This record gives sequence, structure tokens and C-alpha cells, in this order.
Amino acid sequence: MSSADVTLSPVRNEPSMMPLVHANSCTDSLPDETILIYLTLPGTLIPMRVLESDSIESVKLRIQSYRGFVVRNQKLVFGGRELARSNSNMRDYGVSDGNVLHLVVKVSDLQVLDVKTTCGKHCRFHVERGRNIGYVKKQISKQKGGDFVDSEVLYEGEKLEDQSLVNDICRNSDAVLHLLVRRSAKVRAKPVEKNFELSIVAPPQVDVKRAIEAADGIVQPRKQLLNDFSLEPVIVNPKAKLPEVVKDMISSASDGLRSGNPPVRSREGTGGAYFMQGSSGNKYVGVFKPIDEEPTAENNPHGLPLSPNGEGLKKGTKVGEGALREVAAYILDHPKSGRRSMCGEERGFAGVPPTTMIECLHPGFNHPNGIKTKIGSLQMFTENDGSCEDMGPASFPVEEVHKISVLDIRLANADRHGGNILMRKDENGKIVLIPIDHGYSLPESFEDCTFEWLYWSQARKPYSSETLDYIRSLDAEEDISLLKFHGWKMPSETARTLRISTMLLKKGAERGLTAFEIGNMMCRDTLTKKSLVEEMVEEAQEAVLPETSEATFMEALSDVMDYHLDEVVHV
Ligand SMILES: Nc1ncnc2c1ncn2[C@@H]1O[C@H](COP(=O)(O)OP(=O)(O)OP(=O)(O)O)[C@@H](O)[C@H]1O
Repeated sequence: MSSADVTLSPVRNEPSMMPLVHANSCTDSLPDETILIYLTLPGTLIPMRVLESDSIESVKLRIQSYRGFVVRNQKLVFGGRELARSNSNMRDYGVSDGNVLHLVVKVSDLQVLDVKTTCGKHCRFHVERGRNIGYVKKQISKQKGGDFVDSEVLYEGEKLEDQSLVNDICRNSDAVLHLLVRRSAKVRAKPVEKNFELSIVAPPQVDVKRAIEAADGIVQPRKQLLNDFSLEPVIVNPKAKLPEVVKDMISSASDGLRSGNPPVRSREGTGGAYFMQGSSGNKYVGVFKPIDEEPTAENNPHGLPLSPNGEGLKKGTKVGEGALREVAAYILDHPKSGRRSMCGEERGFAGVPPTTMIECLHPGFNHPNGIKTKIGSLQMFTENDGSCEDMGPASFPVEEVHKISVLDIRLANADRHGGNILMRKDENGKIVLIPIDHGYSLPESFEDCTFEWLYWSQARKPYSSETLDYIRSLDAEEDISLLKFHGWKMPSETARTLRISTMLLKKGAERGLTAFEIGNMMCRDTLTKKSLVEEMVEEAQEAVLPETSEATFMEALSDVMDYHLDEVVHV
């Protein structure tokens, strides 16, 4: 069934069963391939009739129409795997009668606030839901260039306390909160002859800085459990020195905990992700993703069930290895000038934010079975204006899209959707793309590779000479040694992925192929149809003896690849 067969209707209230909507919906009997599945959301089990041939997209559209969750904010998980391909169907993913699917709904960490003042000024801005009204006042003061710190903020006629959290006021994630800001003033009346003179006295000037500091808000009470925390880098090889920028991030996050600013859990994403605050409490300095809170890991805060076989949500990845992959993506994102120096602040070619492995103890993480130290990745928080999901791709600069494509092809990224590319405008107003969330990069197989940028026009433009120089400088063997040096005992299958994808990128770029042409060879059109790179690997495997060395296999693959690429070039 295609998405065109789906009837959209207004959001209904808690239907007991989502009805089947199919091409022959006017007939009484249900088609043979009808199955009954159950969707779980924390605390709810929703029965739903679907056809085995229903596409993932059409099922999500029905969830949207009956439950109100926008399609792009839904993630469906079955048997420990994300049903990520919208054009594949239920049968392709092995979903059958009676199966339970987990629905994870992405809720934005940001809330749109509309603020109106009594004198008619209006402003709109995004604020993190963990902030309180005191913080909102500070933002209004900044934007409107006044001092609103001691003003009153009303919502639906009720005065809001400075400590009230935006999240508590705005329960509905899609709601736009209207605030009325009223400057408080004392009205005094003093008799002057037979009349009264009215004077409006603005409150005395406050120490704005102090007031702003006091108004900065966060989810949990501050100054809590000051000694009950620790944050240390995990260093496997003492010879692998941490770059200064990483050391600074660790010490800022540690200072934040020491100052009583707890981690703030992100509401987005399928795993546990925590914004680590600096010492002032008004700045995020890092994002911590503990390995035991990854999707389908034992302490996942979204209630996803344990992985049945240890495999992650994407094929060829393992639960608990997301943090390693996040760190590997940073280490392998070499700067244009060559390999990253340990003291410089140099960003890599693709701009992966500095990422490292840490161990951290804090009661603010998800600890259903007692408070324990957690290991995970800490990535530098990057100020941004949203993600690529929030904006059409037309305005993204070509070279920004190309740098992400080079990274994704090298790492055979299995999770490159628009939500995993942050964007911000630099001082000249130019859009900069920031790749994040590399927990499903370097998989052991190519099955789940997906690159959102394949559908962007920039990917069809030729690589610049600068990008081609960078691609030429890449060396998979050197990369494998570098990861080993940093302590990742990479399985041979993962090392092979890196070798193959680097080889494909280099050979493709050498022949003048575009990011689209190379990336397309790595991605399956449908769940069941192998990609060209998978076919090439199979051909090379058939050409060598089973016990052959890795070097011989790679030589055979090189010949197979040359043959196929030359065919593409000559078409
Ligand atoms: N380096 C960063 N700088 C700023 N914000 C970040 C950074 N890394 C992650 N975030 C934000 O943190 C939130 C959760 O992160 P992320 O989406 O990576 O988590 P996840 O559970 O791995 O997600 P997914 O379900 O897409 O795999 C998102 O809102 C994301 O935009």
C-alpha cells in the first residue's frame, strides 16, 4: 500500500484500536494479509490493524493522523531494529500478526515562546524546556534591550513564579506559549489641592547581573549533592594525549557539576543524552551519552526493550558501542592541514565536534538499579540554530554538504538523517553544517547505510579541488592504526568496512564521480535489494579462496571496483 492510499483525518482522542485504512476500505471483509500489531509507548499499548504490505511511511502516517505524532518525530523499533526505511514494508522487516512494535516519539528540547508586552511589543524565540521563567525574563531583556528581570510574567491570566519550568507550563509539545510581560510599578496617589497626582514609580534599579544570575534556571534544584559526582577521561593508552580543546571541555563539565549544575536530560533521541552545564549554569558545554542508556541497552530511559541479540538498532552495530563510534568519528575527522595536533583547537574537515570517552558519576542520570559510574562519550556542545530537519536544504552551501558526504561515505554511516546535522549561521550569515550523532558509523556491514544528503541537489555537484585533495590524503590503514592507538580494538569486519568505503570514495572521486553517485552505490534502494557495494564485496569474495588474507581480498575487491566504476563513468 502506498502512502497515497492513506486517509488523513483529524487527531482523535485515544482510539481503542487504530482502524485499518486500505484501498478497499468500503468492503466489509479484511484482506488476507491483515495483521494485528501492538504499538507500545511508555505506559500504553495500542492495537493497530495493518497490512503486511503497508509501507513504514503509511503506518507512520496513520499514527500521525490518529495520535497526532508528526511522522518525522516517530521512530518504530521491532526486534531490536529501527524500521528506518520509509518505503519498505512491514513484511520486509519481518513484522507479523501479534508482534509488538515500540514507538519512540521525538520531543523537541526547544519550546517556541511568543512573548507580548502590555505596550504591544512582540517577540518570539526558542528556549530549552528545562529553563525556568527567570531565565526567560533574562532572554527577553537581552532581545528587547531592557530590564525585564523584575517584571511579571502571566500565562492564561496566572502569574508565573521565576522557578516555574517552561516544560511544566507547556505540557503539549506543539503548543505555542503566550506570555504577557508586565513591568511592575507602584502607583502612588497623593492629594494635590483638590485633585490627586498620580505617579508611577518604576522599581529601584536592581543589580541586573545578580538578578540575571539568580534567574538562570535549570531542571533540578541547584547546589545539590555537591560531593556526589565525578567526571574523568577514560584513557586506554597513556601515550594518546588528549587535545587541549578536549581537556577544556572535560574541566568545564566537571566545574559545572562541582558548582551544583546537574546534567539536563535531552528529550530528543532514542538514547539517554545529557546536556552538561558549565560552572555559571547558563551554558551547555557538552553532551554526554552513557553506553548503558543507548537504545536497547539495560538502562535506556525511553523504555526500549533489551536488544535480543546484542545488535544495535542498525545492522552491523552493537549495543554499548555507540560511544566508541562517536569518538572514532572525531578522531578520524582529520583537519585539512593533515593530522590533528594535540595542542591546537583545529576542527576536522567535516567539523565533528570534539568528542572523547569519559566516566561520570552523578545521581541525575538514569539509575533504575542504583547509582553507578557511567561510561560514555562526551561531545562538545555546539551552539546552533536547529537541525537540517528544520529547514529545506536549498540554502545549504555546496561545500558544507560535500564535507558531510565525505565523512559519511568514509564511515559508512548508518544514521545520517537531517536531525543529525546541526546548522548555524556564522558571523557572515553563511550556513555552517555540524555533523553529530555518529553512534551508528563504521558498521560491520553496509545493509543499513542511509544518507539523507543523497536527495539534496548539492550532492550532484562535482567535488572541489580542495575536497579532492583531502580525499586523496586519506589512508584507511593509517586510520585503523590511529583508532588502535587510541584504544579501540576494532573487529576485523569494522576495519574492513573502513577499508572498503575509503577505497570506494577515493576511486570514485578520482573518476570525477559526485557524492550522489558514490553514496548511492553504498545505499540500498529497498531493504531487500543489495547495494552495489555489497554486490562488489560478494563478487570479490567469490573470486578469492575462503581462507585468503585480507590484503589479497582487498586486491580482488580493488579490481572488481575498478570494473564497476569504469562502467558507471562510461555510461
Ligand atoms: N554536539 C552537540 N551540540 C549541540 N547539541 C547536540 C550535540 N549533540 C547532540 N545534541 C542534541 O542533543 C539531543 C540528543 O542528541 P542525539 O540526537 O544525538 O541523541 P540520540 O539518542 O543518539 O539520537 P538518535 O535517536 O537520533 O540516534 C538532540 O537534540 C541533539 O540536537
